[in-house]
Amino acid sequence: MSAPLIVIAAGGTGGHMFPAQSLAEEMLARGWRAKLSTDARGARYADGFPDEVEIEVVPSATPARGGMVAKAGVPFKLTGGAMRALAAFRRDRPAVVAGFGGYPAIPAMAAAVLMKLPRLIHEQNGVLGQVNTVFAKRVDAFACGTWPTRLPDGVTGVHVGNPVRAAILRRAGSPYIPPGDHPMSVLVIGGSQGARILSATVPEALAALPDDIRRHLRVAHQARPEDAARVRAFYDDAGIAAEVQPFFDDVPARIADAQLVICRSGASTVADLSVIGRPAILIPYAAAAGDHQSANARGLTSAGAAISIPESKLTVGSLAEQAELILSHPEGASQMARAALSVARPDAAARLADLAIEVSQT
Ligand SMILES: CC(=O)N[C@H]1[C@@H](OP(=O)(O)OP(=O)(O)OC[C@H]2O[C@@H](n3ccc(=O)[nH]c3=O)[C@H](O)[C@@H]2O)O[C@H](CO)[C@@H](O)[C@@H]1O
Repeated sequence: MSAPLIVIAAGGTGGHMFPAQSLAEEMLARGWRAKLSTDARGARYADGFPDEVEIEVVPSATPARGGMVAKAGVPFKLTGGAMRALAAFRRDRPAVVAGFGGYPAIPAMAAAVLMKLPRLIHEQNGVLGQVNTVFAKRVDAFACGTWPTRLPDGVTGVHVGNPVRAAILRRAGSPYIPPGDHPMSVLVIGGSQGARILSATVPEALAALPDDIRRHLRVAHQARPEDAARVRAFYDDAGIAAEVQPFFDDVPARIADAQLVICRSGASTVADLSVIGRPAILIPYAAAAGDHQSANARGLTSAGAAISIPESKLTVGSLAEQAELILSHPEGASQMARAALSVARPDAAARLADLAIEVSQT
């Protein structure tokens, strides 16, 4: 008899795909087979998945994208996707289906509901996304990455945490070197896509720091491709040692090396910071659905692990002030690093896998 199969339905950005990848890795380690159900856009993010994970590309569509004609086609595409997923499920007979949100998760989740297959959802953020809201009452279990999460009436969530990549786990709780009279690494990341607002404010804020901090800075700054040259030129002119790239593949090592991280508060970014344990200044993405990045940030800020600056209050001055506070107070910075660890869930993938297996047996 072949090993049981989990189908993981996810798509969109790295924010949905990294936790999905982490669950796939955990299920494979437990002797299961794993399949990723996503659309063509999600498949582009699937490179990091282990080779053993089969990728099923189903048609999907996001209403937020495209013009009127493209939007009118959304229900047809999703129905077509669900038909494909149904055919695949009849053939593969998955033991459980796990949805991670995003429109590309719809076809597989709809097919799982129609076929009454055991199923669960993992919501990464402190506020539910649209797709997870639709399926929240139609699943056997609802796992939350962020706690607390605002849930619809009648839905009980289980706090498992956000699964992080193996490269993050390898650095879990690695010793923090507090800021001081030595080279100090500041990591600037804007989530999987980069963030223009960080490129517009962080370089100037770091340049405004007192000279005894500034001359020790070693900056790694993720900038969107169109901003990279300007950001690089600014750091050069300001005499600050900086590496500027559209995406850092080695972010786990860079978080571990950092004295301070300045970033968005996407769910996986927050989980990465807490598992490794580093102080952060968070700038939640104000346009995120339901302001979920502010909800994500609260886990770290209420523990005293991070300072959060809303976009509406973000200025070069406010950012420089907070960065100076952290970089000139080694004891306070170490305390923030410890506080981050106190809210970490390094066992999130294991808890989620336990839940998936439990659901498969119902
Ligand atoms: C703009 C937007 O809608 N963002 C959403 C998206 O974020 P986004 O896709 O940015 O996701 P996250 O912040 O959750 O994850 C980004 C991941 O990329 C990694 N990283 C980042 C930069 C880099 O150079 N290299 C690198 O490896 C981070 O360490 C992190 O692990 O999905 C998340 C999960 O649903 C949501 O919480 C975010 O609100």
